[in-house]
Amino acid sequence: MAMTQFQKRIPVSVVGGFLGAGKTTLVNHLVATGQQRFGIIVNEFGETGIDGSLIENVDTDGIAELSNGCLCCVGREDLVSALFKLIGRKDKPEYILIELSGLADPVPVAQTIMDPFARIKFELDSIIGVADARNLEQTLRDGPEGAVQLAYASTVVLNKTDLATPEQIAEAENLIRKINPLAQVYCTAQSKVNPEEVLHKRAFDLDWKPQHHTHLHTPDVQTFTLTAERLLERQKVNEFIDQYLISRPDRVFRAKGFLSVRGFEKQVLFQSVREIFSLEHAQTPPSAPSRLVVIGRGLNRFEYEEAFQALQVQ
Ligand SMILES: Nc1nc2c(ncn2[C@@H]2O[C@H](COP(=O)(O)OP(=O)(O)OP(=O)(O)O)[C@@H](O)[C@H]2O)c(=O)[nH]1
Repeated sequence: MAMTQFQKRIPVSVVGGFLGAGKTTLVNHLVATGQQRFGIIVNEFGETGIDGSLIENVDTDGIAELSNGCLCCVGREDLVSALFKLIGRKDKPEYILIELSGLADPVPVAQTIMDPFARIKFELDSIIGVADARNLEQTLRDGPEGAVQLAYASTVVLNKTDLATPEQIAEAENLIRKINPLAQVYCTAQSKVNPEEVLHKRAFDLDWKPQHHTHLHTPDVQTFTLTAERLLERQKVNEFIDQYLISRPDRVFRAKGFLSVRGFEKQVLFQSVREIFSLEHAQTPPSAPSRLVVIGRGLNRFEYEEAFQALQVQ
């Protein structure tokens, strides 16, 4: 009689952390250095497919996007079917990374991976919490998500140390230790942690249950997508970034999108996290409409829509 072949479960790591902390940067880094075939699930808070297109070096078949709300609220069926779809492909992934939205709670997601159905094929390996050394204190003050994202992490990547003072880094480490005394903490810039520190950790046993977990969300965080069909005027874009995005760090937590600016051969990828922003050349031609996702609090959406429309060439 043939011996029963026990199939190895596919390890899954959940990457959480607040808006703009460096989750996509970490996923790209792990894909570039992790030496295995990854399948990626990206959960974005906004409605346009921006986050998925920021994942590099994984062909689109290996990426599943779950949009429109955070995975912790969207429900388990979508996640389970995305997982099974990923392993149904020809080049079956050897490892799966789930990148959560910046407001998502990792616990319901981790529980879904551990439920009896998903457990047939998958194994929760680790919960990675990415934290922004410069903004952690503010993030923890702003709402409950930031703490929950770190509290259950098996490893915390304390990122953006290049943007923080030594005091801010020490304070951030202190805060993390208070929230989660057991986590391994690694300080990084550009989320460059050694893959061995975060993958194949087997950090959760099969009976893991979070204690007293209540699912909390800051009630008033908003997200909207601004779009414009015609090319944008460069000078006006600069003024818009200044006036509506980076000068309101307490209200605009995160913005990202692709802008078609007159005079540029490719679209411009704009990203901001509070008052820090970057502009890069994207791959897409400037004929595509401009799209910008804004996530924040206490914002007048119509004011933003009007201002964005006014950036277009006349
Ligand atoms: N200076 C600096 N910038 C960084 C670092 N890590 C990431 N960034 C930049 O910060 C911005 C946000 O990084 P992402 O990796 O997209 O962050 P995220 O957590 O995936 O963002 P959301 O999915 O919107 O929550 C991007 O413009 C990155 O290039 C870092 O260590 N230092």
